[in-house]
Amino acid sequence: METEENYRKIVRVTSKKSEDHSEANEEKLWRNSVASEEEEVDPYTKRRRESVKNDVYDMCLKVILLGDSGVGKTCILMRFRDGLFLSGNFISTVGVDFRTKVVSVDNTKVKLQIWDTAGQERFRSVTHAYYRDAHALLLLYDVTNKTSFDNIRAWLGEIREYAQDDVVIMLLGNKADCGGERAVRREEGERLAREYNVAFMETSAKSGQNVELAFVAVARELKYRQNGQRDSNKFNVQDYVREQTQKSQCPPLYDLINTNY
Ligand SMILES: Nc1nc2c(ncn2[C@@H]2O[C@H](COP(=O)(O)OP(=O)(O)OP(=O)(O)O)[C@@H](O)[C@H]2O)c(=O)[nH]1
Repeated sequence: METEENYRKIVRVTSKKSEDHSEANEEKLWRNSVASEEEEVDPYTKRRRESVKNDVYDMCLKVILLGDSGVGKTCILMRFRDGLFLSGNFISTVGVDFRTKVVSVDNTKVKLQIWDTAGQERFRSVTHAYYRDAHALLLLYDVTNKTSFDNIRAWLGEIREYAQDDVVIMLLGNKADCGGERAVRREEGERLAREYNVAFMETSAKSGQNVELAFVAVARELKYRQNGQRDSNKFNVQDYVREQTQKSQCPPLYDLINTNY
């Protein structure tokens, strides 16, 4: 078991250079070893380092991934958390699962506790229990699956019923990399988001398109809200997302000038 005591033992064994085993020194040795990125480390130490890194934060927010089964919630989380996309066999989530990641928003360390819920109908009563204390909800549909898009209205109904009134909602049209198989146009997603007054963008867990942006945008919105700056119009998540996605779609002027048409 990964207890604090076990961890300290490992620090003692690995820090042969020092005879000083005081808590402060062990902490310093550990921090120094983290700084050395070249160093080879065993998986236990790596996991421990990641968990300590995740423990340094200024605010903690709960984000929930919602949407029909198969839209890509687990893949979006894996892409964001670990930078990975595992294609192949699709294994449906059972109940709920969560991961954490710390992101930096204007010098504030925001710890996101991200809950991946099962999209299957039979788990709905379990997942409803998690809505209540969520700060943000990322609601996904699959751009190649029209039914998953049509079901978004029902999802939004459930959100209104079970989540807090001021929860931040972002609609994500995932699998944007599947151009040829597309069943939902981008404009349809935009229109629906406008109708419900929620932020929107298309994402791809496969290519990584907009995945980081989706999480950072909700973290940013919540940070500004908690700082009481919401009413001063300093930040609006919908405008922010629009600006950022437009930037990424528009090639820099330099590229345009140097392109041979
Ligand atoms: N091409 C492509 N495939 C994706 C993308 N995201 C997910 N997939 C695939 O879609 C399938 C379902 O992905 P999951 O992330 O497991 O779906 P889920 O929404 O978590 O499903 P449940 O756990 O049943 O709710 C998998 O086969 C993935 O490889 C994407 O952005 N692009």
